This record gives sequence, C-alpha cells and structure tokens, in this order.
Amino acid sequence: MFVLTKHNSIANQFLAELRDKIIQQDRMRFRRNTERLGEIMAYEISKALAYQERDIVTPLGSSSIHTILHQPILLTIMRAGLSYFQGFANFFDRADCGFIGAYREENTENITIKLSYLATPSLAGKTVILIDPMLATGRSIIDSVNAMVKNGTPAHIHVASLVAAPEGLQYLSKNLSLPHSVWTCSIDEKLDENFYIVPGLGDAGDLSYGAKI
Ligand SMILES: O=P(O)(O)OC[C@H]1O[C@H](OP(=O)(O)OP(=O)(O)O)[C@H](O)[C@@H]1O
Ligand SMILES: O=c1cc[nH]c(=O)[nH]1
Ligand SMILES: [Mg+2]
Repeated sequence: MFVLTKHNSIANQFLAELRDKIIQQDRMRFRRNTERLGEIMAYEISKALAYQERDIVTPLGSSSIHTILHQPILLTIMRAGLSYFQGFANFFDRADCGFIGAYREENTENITIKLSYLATPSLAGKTVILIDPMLATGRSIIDSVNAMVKNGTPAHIHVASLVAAPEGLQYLSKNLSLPHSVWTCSIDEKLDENFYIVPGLGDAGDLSYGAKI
C-alpha cells in the first residue's frame, strides 16, 4: 500500500488545509486542494503503469522517451469523488472515464450503500483507477466494484483514496478479490460510532458542495 504522507512534500500542506476545521470552510479551496492531491496521486500511480519507448521528432533532431502504453480508465464515485477525480483527469488527459452514483445510508447497526447511477466504458482487461477520497467502511468501493464488473472485469484496479480508515482497508482486503493496489494520502486512526473517519476531515461531499437533503 502506498501512503503519500509517509514522505514529506507539499502534499502535506494540502491535506492539512483539508483537515483544518476553519480553512476547510472555504469551499473553493477545499475542492481545489482535493483536486491538487488528485494530481499528485495521479503522478504517483503513473509510476506503476506500463510504458513503451517512443522516438519524438523535435525541430532539431529526435529524442527517445518512455511514455504510458495505455491510459488507465478513471472511475469515480459521486459526489465527493468529483474534485479528486478532476486532478486525475488533469494528468491522465486522454483517459476514458466513468461515473458511479452512490451514497451511504446510515442506520445504527451499519452502513448500506445506495447505488443509483453507473456509466462506464468497457472495463474488460483494462487498468482502472477507482477514485474516492474517503475510504471509511469500504462499502462504497466494494459495492461499486460489484456493480461495475457487469461492464467487464478489469485486469487491475488502483483504489485511490485521500483518507483511509483501518476498518475500511481491512474490509477491502477481505472483499476485493480482483488484482488491486491501494493508494492513499493518509491512514487515520479509526471510525467513530457514525462510521466517520477520525480524525479525518468531516464529510467530504458536504464540504465540497453543501449539505444534501
Ligand atoms: O467507505 P464508506 O463507508 O462507504 O464511505 C465512503 C463514502 O462516503 C462518502 O460518500 P457519501 O455517502 O457521504 O456521499 P456524498 O459523496 O454524496 O457526500 C465518500 O464520498 C465515499 O463514497
Ligand atoms: O469520514 C467520512 C466518512 C465517509 N464520508 C466522508 O465524507 N467522511
Ligand atoms: Mg458525504
């Protein structure tokens, strides 16, 4: 598993601003910081993709360089995923993309996921980056994977999160049987009694777009 904040970088400042209960109230900065971390995580994941050597003709000669063989398919879970996704789309700028509508319904016992929308290209044999900033119980990711495989079974899924809870990571390792890797900016302490990540940052969807009814 890759954890971005294990290494000091400017990314730590963006995550600190996302968590800070005052700064995070600036909705535009919240979305933009999320997007910036999406760009940085896209760069990190790009190192794990397949490359091919190409010769580029410049005005003065030719230059050999390794470029990405196939752009990954970018899939995100709405709402909160949208800004993080945009960071990936900025870097993987030729990628085919897909969208999943899912939200958590809380009851006292557990979380259930309501899936309402699925629009993806064919996923058969493809490398997919599944983008969702909050990995809390892990149920949104697992239910999304179970829904999206009807559009083909990917060769590999990169699960890209921003803040992950240990409980969610454990749920993924038990329930995600397809080849996958997990990428996150931080592994936090735990879930609270409402299944929110502690210390986390709060509700990423609401901070991005406002409370929903
Ligand atoms: O790991 P889980 O327990 O499934 O929680 C994570 C999910 O919770 C958030 O979505 P939410 O249901 O709040 O919807 P929203 O994005 O519309 O706010 C977040 O965007 C994840 O999709
Ligand atoms: O802590 C959490 C858990 C799920 N969704 C969020 O936005 N935050
Ligand atoms: Mg939410």
